[in-house]
Amino acid sequence: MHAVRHVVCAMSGGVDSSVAALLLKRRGYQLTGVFMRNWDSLDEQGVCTSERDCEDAYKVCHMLDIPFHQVSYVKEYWHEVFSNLLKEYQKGRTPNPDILCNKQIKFKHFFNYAVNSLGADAIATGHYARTSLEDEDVFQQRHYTTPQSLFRDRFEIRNSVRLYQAADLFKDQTFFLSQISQNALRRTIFPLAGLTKDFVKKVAAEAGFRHILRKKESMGICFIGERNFEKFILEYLEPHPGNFVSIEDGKIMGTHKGWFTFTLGQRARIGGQRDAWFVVDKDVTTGDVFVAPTTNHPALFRDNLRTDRFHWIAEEPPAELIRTKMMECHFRFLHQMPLMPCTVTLNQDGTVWVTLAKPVRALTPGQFAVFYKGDECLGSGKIVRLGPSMHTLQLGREKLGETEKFPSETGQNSKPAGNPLI
Ligand SMILES: Nc1ncnc2c1ncn2[C@@H]1O[C@H](COP(=O)(O)OP(=O)(O)OP(=O)(O)O)[C@@H](O)[C@H]1O
Repeated sequence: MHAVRHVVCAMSGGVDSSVAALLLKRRGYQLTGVFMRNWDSLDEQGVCTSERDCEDAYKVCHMLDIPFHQVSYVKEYWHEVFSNLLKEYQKGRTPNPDILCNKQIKFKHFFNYAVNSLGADAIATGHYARTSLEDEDVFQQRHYTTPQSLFRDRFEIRNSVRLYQAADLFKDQTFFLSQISQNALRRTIFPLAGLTKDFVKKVAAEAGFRHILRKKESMGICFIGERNFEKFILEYLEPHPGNFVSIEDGKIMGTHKGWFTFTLGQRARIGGQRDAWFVVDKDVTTGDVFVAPTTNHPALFRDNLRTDRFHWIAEEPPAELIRTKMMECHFRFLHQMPLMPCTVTLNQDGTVWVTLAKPVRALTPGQFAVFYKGDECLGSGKIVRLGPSMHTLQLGREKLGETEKFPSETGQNSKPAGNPLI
């Protein structure tokens, strides 16, 4: 058994990590605050927001009377997150830098720095998530009004640590944590696990953190912030003009500056077209971006996908999946998308096939398929291939002259044996 004494808290200068630090301090931990700088360019208003955030984090550490450090991962962020993002866009995918940033920066470089250089027993962040190391009953808001110790002081680390959704399901961030390593999770505390955002704001106000309560919630790409996406991405990738092509009749509808400025499902503004068109597919070899005339066009709906090697957080992979090769669980590929029942089939190389209970709009290669069982987040894998769209299936059926409906249209889940993508 190892008593956790020294906790290093990742402090962004925002409400959540400030309150996380405050709660740890009240609980009597030896605490250190660390601000990370990961991106050093100015935003569109010519402001370096990280300067102000760093000052805010420093002020909170000063108020809490704890040591403050700042550390730069600008190089690591560039090589391990941003270049990967550019490569993915070039391949026609839409990456998720927030998931990658947690995996590579916060829960790898920051974690190693905290443990190896600052001698931390554990790290803490202001994420809304919970682990199996915290007793559920102590993570309830009513306990936070009393000063007694709320975290288990000892980490009895025998079994794998599991990642669970936060009590505040609206704020739950397990989706973004679905790629972090077991090694880091074993030594991570999420002090906000049982709290609602409103309650966190109340605690911040009572503690006198007025300077941070005035700030806007962080939005946009992790550490880069809100940008005009097309303008931003064209600073890094050469324009690659191509055509918008109608998925219905192959007609050229207009031109664009590069397929990487679009993601599936997005409304495409096509010069000269008064009606709305939506991106349904891209061909990076020709530069064609395929568009459909309605937001709920069948070309946007699919119920099968394949991921790359899946990252399982606690069990590598779950015993049930090894035993039966198939598992029922829940799926999401966008933060806050309602969870959808799915069937997962494991391949020998660690990749998985996913069959969804219903076709979903705009499944997107490059995004992560995240699985849940109850309130446990099992892990995630990057979507690398999509099954046929409902449009393709309908066309195929018309060609074959078939009359019966596909299982996904009758409301039954289609679970073909073997590869559901073929
Ligand atoms: N620049 C940073 N330096 C140190 N830690 C950071 C930084 N940015 C984010 N973090 C850590 O990651 C957590 C989640 O960050 P994210 O931006 O997703 O959420 P947030 O709700 O805006 O958090 P906060 O209110 O603390 O800014 C933060 O609570 C903090 O612990």
